Amino acid sequence: MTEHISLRFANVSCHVHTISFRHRLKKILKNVSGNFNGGELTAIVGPSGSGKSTLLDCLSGFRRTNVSGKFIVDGNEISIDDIRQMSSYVMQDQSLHIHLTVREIMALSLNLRDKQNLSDAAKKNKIFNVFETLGIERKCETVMTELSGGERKRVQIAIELVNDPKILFVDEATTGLDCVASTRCIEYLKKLALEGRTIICTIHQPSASILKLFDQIYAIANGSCIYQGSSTKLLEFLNDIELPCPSTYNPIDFLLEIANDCYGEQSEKLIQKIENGKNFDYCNVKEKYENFILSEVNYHQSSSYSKQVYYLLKRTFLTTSRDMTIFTFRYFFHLILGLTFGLMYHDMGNRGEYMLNNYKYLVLSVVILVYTSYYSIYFQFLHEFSIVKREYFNGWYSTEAYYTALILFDVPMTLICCTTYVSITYWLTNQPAEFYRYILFLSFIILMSFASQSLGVMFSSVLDIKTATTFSFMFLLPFIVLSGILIVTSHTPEFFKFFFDFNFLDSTLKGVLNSVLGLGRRKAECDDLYCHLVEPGKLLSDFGAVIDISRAFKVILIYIVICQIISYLIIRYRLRK
Ligand SMILES: Nc1ncnc2c1ncn2[C@@H]1O[C@H](COP(=O)(O)OP(=O)(O)OP(=O)(O)O)[C@@H](O)[C@H]1O
Repeated sequence: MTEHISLRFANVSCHVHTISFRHRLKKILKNVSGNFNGGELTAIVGPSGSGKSTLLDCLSGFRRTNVSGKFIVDGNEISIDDIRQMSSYVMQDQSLHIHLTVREIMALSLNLRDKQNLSDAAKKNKIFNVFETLGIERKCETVMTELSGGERKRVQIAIELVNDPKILFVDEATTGLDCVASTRCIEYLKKLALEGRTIICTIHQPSASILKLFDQIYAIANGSCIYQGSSTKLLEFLNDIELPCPSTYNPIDFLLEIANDCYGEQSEKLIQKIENGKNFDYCNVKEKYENFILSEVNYHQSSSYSKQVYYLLKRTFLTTSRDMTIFTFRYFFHLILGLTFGLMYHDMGNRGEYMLNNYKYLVLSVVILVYTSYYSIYFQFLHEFSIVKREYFNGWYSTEAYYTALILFDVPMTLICCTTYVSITYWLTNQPAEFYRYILFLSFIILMSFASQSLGVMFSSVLDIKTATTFSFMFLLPFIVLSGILIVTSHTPEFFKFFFDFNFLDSTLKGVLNSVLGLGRRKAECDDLYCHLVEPGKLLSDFGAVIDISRAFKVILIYIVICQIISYLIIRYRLRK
């Protein structure tokens, strides 16, 4: 590391719109200013709810809506995007892929951002150095679930270090850790700062021994700065405002008690003295880095699109192979369902007396498979979105790469499940032994699965996890209701016909019916005196299901394309926001 980066901010404000009638606009940060020296470790402290995490969110660019202020790096005013590019943010309670080992997570983090095509030896070396700096070299083969809270925090920091960020934001660096683990964690952060990084972390009530490790403290109360400076000068500051700290007290505890109005309303006095962060009298004096050139700073780097897709697919493959429950269940569900339906409608495919049952088998197959595919990545996306949000924010990969990997990974499983179900039932129900009918039936089912899956991703991408989980099954209902499953399409009022015509489920249903029963299929066998539906084609016309097969394919394909584009755009919007 060569150059140090000092981050200065001026008049940063942030507000939110609340649902309260009395206070619709809530100011969280009130024109705060401050400076974080390069190569130093700074603690942001303050009472609970004072705005510490919000300040970190604003400085890192994680929160952008309703945020204003100036950001200056070593004298150059820069945009929040520039800060975002040169920094990494370790968030509070950040989730990680629990089935991966520490080494696998690190390797992935490095590979996704390795633009220089480092050799394997160089990568190994880089990873080992980070492990050693953070004291986790002995844990590299351990899976995430087996790490202690302190070790997990260090891994969270480690995965962001492979990209050599100049500025590192750490939210709640010691929350949930005991005194020893907290001290160790801060010691490691101090080591990283001494290597030349600017490290800013929020911390709750640090002990006097931990406080000594910080080069600077930035205290905040009710959205305003109440102290900024070195920990050693805090006593001097308290004396200057005529609120001397009792000798038996931890000065930071005393400062927070003042902020909490334990000694009357003194906060204003502190804000004025420190000029809401513009007074640097209590800060460490740093030499100036005249040679700092913004354009030469190492910005976030990421590997090529294809490499990103490859490593994301590899990660999903690894995590899935460690916990095969969902995949095994999904496959056996299709297998058992295929066998059950196959036996239930056994040998009815070519019998005139059972043609109505044959029709029901085809309809039921479409309805059941539309649901199994709809859920195939619905929950996976919902659950991993918090991880994706953080990784995207820290520049691990692009939305395009993530979305491609998300969709591609499920393709083989969808093909296997659909083929298993269709093959078993087609054979057991004794449908016509004409290969092209089997292929058409299977193609419709596979295309419908992709359309349904895209619809699932679209709904899950637009909703929060609670709503998406509670109402998930309802979103498909309109497609089922407005299809030929429940009514003969030609009998519906004119107004509804439009919905039927452009419903992928209706197109699939009719496509499947035409593939198996239509296309000039010859008479079925019949042992009864009279079989009304001995001509399968008659059943199609009775149910208003005669359709142009190529049009049905087109409707489903259009659905897939439109849903994929919408889902991609929504995910991109949500990640950028
Ligand atoms: N999106 C939001 N909508 C409404 N209020 C919010 C929102 N985000 C933050 N706040 C409020 O802003 C204040 C500051 O929140 P913030 O999370 O920054 O505090 P904090 O100092 O980090 O607290 P803690 O130490 O308890 O984590 C809190 O009162 C919080 O309720």
